[in-house]
Amino acid sequence: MSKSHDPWQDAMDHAVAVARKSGEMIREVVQNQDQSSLVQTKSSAVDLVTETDQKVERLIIQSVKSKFPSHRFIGEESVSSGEPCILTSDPTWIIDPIDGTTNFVHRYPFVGVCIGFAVNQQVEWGVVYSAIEDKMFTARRGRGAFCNGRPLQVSTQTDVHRSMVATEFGSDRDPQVVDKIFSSLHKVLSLPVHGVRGAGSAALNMCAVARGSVELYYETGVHVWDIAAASVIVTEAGGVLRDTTGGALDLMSRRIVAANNETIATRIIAELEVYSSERDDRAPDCEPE
Ligand SMILES: O=P(O)(O)OC[C@@]1(O)O[C@H](CO)[C@@H](O)[C@@H]1O
Ligand SMILES: [Mg+2]
Ligand SMILES: [Mg+2]
Repeated sequence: MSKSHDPWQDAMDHAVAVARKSGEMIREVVQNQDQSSLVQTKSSAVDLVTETDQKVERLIIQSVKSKFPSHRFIGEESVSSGEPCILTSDPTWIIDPIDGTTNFVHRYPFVGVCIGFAVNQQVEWGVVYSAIEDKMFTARRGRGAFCNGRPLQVSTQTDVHRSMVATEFGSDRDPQVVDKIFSSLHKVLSLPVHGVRGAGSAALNMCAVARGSVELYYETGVHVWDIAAASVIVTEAGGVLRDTTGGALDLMSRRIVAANNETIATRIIAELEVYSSERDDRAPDCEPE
């Protein structure tokens, strides 16, 4: 693909610029305001949202609409206020204004502004801006993955016993779900692996796979906006994406494994409990009464 014939390069350049601007807004709040009393909750008592999440999503969508009026959107906070979460074949911006809102509220310094772009249901490019670290992760399908302009490459490790694994505890505190999370964690830790980490942001865990800091990230409960942008960053850095069942990744299925290679992916997947969260693209009108 030659750069001059890339129809989506303008859109990607715009995403980088608006992600940087969003990051400035986020840093300004982190430095000057205490968010702890301003937090609201969504799907559970620990699924947090702030005014900044909503402001950043509005900033991104408004700026894109004025430049690309025919494009569609799936945004975390728009879906939360009732917009549909359906990925058609039209050019679609998939936005998580702050991936790591709990980190943001607690000033734990890993928050990502995530903007992915899909056409014909394939992610064409992804931008994840780690706002506090000032790291801009980008990837264009077929052209490699970068952090602040430097190429990214996954780890070459194939021995699971020398691997580092990332996962999250998520925001579902249903005791049965918590049991499954701990069951998987117990088995993975006991392999043993070198360590288990979690950044508090699905997207930044995936960027950690892309840059070779961890061999694999897995989670059940993620949403399409957490993973769309980072998915192409992982694959362009040489990594692989799977469902926790071992099948192909389905962006709407709420389950993900992102790994440096097939060997590590297959070995860890064998230890994981498979369970389901409600799909992102469920049609509420079709639900039984
Ligand atoms: O709500 P946010 O801050 O955008 O998403 C962050 C997060 O809760 O989403 C994933 C699960 O949905 C987790 O990996 C991650 O910690
Ligand atoms: Mg998120
Ligand atoms: Mg978010």
